[in-house]
Amino acid sequence: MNDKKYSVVIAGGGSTFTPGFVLDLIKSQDKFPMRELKFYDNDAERQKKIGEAVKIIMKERAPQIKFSYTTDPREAFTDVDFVMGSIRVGKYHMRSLDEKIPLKYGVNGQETTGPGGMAYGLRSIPAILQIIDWMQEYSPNAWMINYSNTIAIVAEACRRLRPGAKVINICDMPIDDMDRMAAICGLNSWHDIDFNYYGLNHFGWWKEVRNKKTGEDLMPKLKEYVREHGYWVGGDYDKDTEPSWEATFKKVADEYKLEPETLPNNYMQYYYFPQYEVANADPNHTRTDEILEHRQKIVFGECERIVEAGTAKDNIWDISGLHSEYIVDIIHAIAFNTHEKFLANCANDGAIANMDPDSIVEVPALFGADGIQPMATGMAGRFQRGLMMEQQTCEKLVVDAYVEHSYNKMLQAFALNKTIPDASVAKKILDDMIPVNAPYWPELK
Ligand SMILES: NC(=O)c1ccc[n+]([C@@H]2O[C@H](COP(=O)([O-])OP(=O)(O)OC[C@H]3O[C@@H](n4cnc5c(N)ncnc54)[C@H](O)[C@@H]3O)[C@@H](O)[C@H]2O)c1
Ligand SMILES: O=P(O)(O)OC[C@H]1O[C@H](O[C@H]2[C@H](O)[C@@H](O)[C@@H](O)O[C@@H]2CO)[C@H](O)[C@@H](O)[C@@H]1O
Ligand SMILES: [Mn+2]
Repeated sequence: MNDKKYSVVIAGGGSTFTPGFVLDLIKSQDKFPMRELKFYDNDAERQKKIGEAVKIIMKERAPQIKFSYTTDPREAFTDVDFVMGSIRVGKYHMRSLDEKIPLKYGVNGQETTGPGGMAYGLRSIPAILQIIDWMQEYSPNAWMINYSNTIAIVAEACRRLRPGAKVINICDMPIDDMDRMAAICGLNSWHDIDFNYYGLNHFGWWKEVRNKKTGEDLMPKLKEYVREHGYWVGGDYDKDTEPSWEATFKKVADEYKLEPETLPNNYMQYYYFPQYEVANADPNHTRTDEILEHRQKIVFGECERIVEAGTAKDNIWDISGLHSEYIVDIIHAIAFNTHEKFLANCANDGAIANMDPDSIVEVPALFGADGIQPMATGMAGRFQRGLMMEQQTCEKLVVDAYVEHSYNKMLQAFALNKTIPDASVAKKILDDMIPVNAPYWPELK
């Protein structure tokens, strides 16, 4: 066992997930010992609010780890082993527009799916590429674990524009769904499950779910439950789950009935039932508004309380979330070359036998010091392959639009998408999105 101590920088230090992630890093010092933690953000004021609270947390709980936060890339990315990508380009202001502009035209607005997800993906490309370039310049041996969305589009841009860069694009949704599957089957957590899963990001299916210890096939039990309740578990398990998430997990029951050979990622709701989404949306109060009223308020309120009190005793993050535990597991696997199995968004290269090699897919992979080794998942079903071919073509067209500064390629990405019924509607949405995205998108001609 090496006695190395690691240096981590969180790009997007002002993220609402940062404090929870920091608490999990502190709790994991036995398995992932650290010497330094840094934050980087391009919004000094937002980052300072979290940075000042984390300063107190680190002093009280991990004084052995050097902590700082900065807006200077050289300072941030020098002498680091891991870069955690947690940025939201355009912040919640732009997410709100991603959600509200499509609804003006009777199309669902959502963070990472449909026109909102493609707009967000196009914003994220230059920012993530810049962070990769800084990492390669200042810490050439570092790994970037990126979870800044829209992952599918960011991953395609990484594949095409930074081939060979040490970046792994991840998502915690399948883990959350599998944690629920474990609860449904009376198991402790997703760690007790073995699985075969394939798809794109926020667009996938389970072919197999087994009890990791006994090998028992859990699919029959899960299908019987999911048919009625989706992934909603209720009771203590769901006591803190927000209403919009409750509706999402319950909706999986309808998604499952459409294709009952597999179990769906909950995000399929946006592609199977776009009319349901629009009918149940409030164009004046979307998911972003819920977050500003809830998660953002709680996180920044708690940071303020800690700074005023001068201590982080009994803070809200002591019950950490799945989101950060998963990421700590992943950086531990890479640092200690454990070759544990997680999920990655990567070039297909045969992982899904009947998808193109250069498709970006989300599949199980072994994570180690050499990065990821995607696992073979077999053939996609006819239904799933049809859906994936359309969706991944949209994602590739967005990267084409970025590379070529092409209005038409972006319009084609919108017009092809399952969530947009008509090319004339696609054009209206795109034309409304262009001016508000001017600070982030390339000029599309
Ligand atoms: N991959 C997943 O499954 C998963 C899960 C949860 C969240 N996320 C993603 O994680 C990110 C953070 O989520 P959040 O809700 O905490 O975000 P947030 O809006 O609370 O914070 C994002 C931070 O990024 C900063 N930022 C924006 N552009 C930047 C740039 N170019 N350089 C440096 N910093 C920049 C902002 O100033 C802000 O402080 C989002 O992209 C979100 O979609 C992904
Ligand atoms: O609407 P949000 O910002 O609350 O969530 C959007 C994100 O949803 C997924 O991440 C969930 C995660 O699956 C769950 O376990 C928990 O950690 O909360 C996360 C954020 O709510 C999805 O995977 C992300 O890509 C989305 O950004
Ligand atoms: Mn995700």
